[in-house]
Amino acid sequence: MTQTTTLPPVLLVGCGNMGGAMLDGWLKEGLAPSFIIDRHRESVPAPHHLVRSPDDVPDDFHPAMIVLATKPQKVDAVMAAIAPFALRAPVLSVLAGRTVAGLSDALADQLPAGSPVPVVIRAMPNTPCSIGQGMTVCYAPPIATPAQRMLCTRLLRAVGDVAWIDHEDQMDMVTAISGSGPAYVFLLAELMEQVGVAGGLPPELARQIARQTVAGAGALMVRSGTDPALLRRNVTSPGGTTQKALEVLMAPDAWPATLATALKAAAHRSRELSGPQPVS
Ligand SMILES: NC(=O)C1=CN([C@@H]2O[C@H](COP(=O)(O)OP(=O)(O)OC[C@H]3O[C@@H](n4cnc5c(N)ncnc54)[C@H](OP(=O)(O)O)[C@@H]3O)[C@@H](O)[C@H]2O)C=CC1
Ligand SMILES: O=C(O)[C@@H]1CCC=N1
Repeated sequence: MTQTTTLPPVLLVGCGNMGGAMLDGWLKEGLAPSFIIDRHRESVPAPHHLVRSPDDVPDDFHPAMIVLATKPQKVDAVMAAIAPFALRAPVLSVLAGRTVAGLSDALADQLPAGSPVPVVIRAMPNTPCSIGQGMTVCYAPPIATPAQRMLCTRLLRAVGDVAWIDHEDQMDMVTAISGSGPAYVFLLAELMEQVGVAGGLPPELARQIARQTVAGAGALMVRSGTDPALLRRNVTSPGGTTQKALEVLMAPDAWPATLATALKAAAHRSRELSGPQPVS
């Protein structure tokens, strides 16, 4: 069966958790023949090409977009090989922390003097992109053209919702909320399951009710379009069970404080990652 091609070719640099999630979504939408660089991924479906190193990408490949999806600490090692491609196509970086100026300068350092300045656009996606339910926030510097911004939107809209910010420094809090956020939700499911088992429920039942509750609540919020505060109140019978739990969770020093501290720690780490880091 041939699939209609709706998305332009990309050079995907790093195909782990996040690069792989985006690739999964793009493959479902019909990605034009692309090159994927990753030393662990076992295969990609034809007509796409998997190579182990940036040095293995043929010189005559002309991607519409170069997507950087290595760990922030490992991107500097690929700059020399990627830089020539950055003269042909904009670079879309999903790296936490690394700034547009820092990445653009690192690419420019690898190019002959007098070369045009590589265009780098930043995006913060999340792993639900793999099922078309992602949330990606983008930032483009003034040198990016409307066509380049539209191309980013087109690629990322294929795997979920897309929003743009005008101030790059907002990307740190975005990262703390939507980039890392799926992990907090999965943790909630994990903890509810653990507490259920500790409270005497059969493990299979604890697992089922924790997971379906998280999934069902998220789907209800999206499909109803109702404010989450109202959905919460709809569950909370006065004097009932939910109220007792929420009195614990919503105490000022409980979830409100803990979440604020956690998100600030994530945003702080995003700022720390903005410069070259030792590999860890
Ligand atoms: N995971 C997430 O939910 C999100 C991640 N991000 C960002 O996405 C980026 C990737 O994160 P994630 O997908 O979790 O990381 P992973 O480590 O899972 O994926 C990166 C992949 O790229 C490979 N790679 C790196 N350098 C090279 C190279 N020179 N040649 C071949 N393969 C290479 C890595 O191999 P190896 O491990 O051997 O280096 C690895 O397989 C990060 O910058 C992160 O900040 C953004 C939003 C959400
Ligand atoms: O944990 C991280 O650093 C990356 C960025 C957002 C989600 N994962």
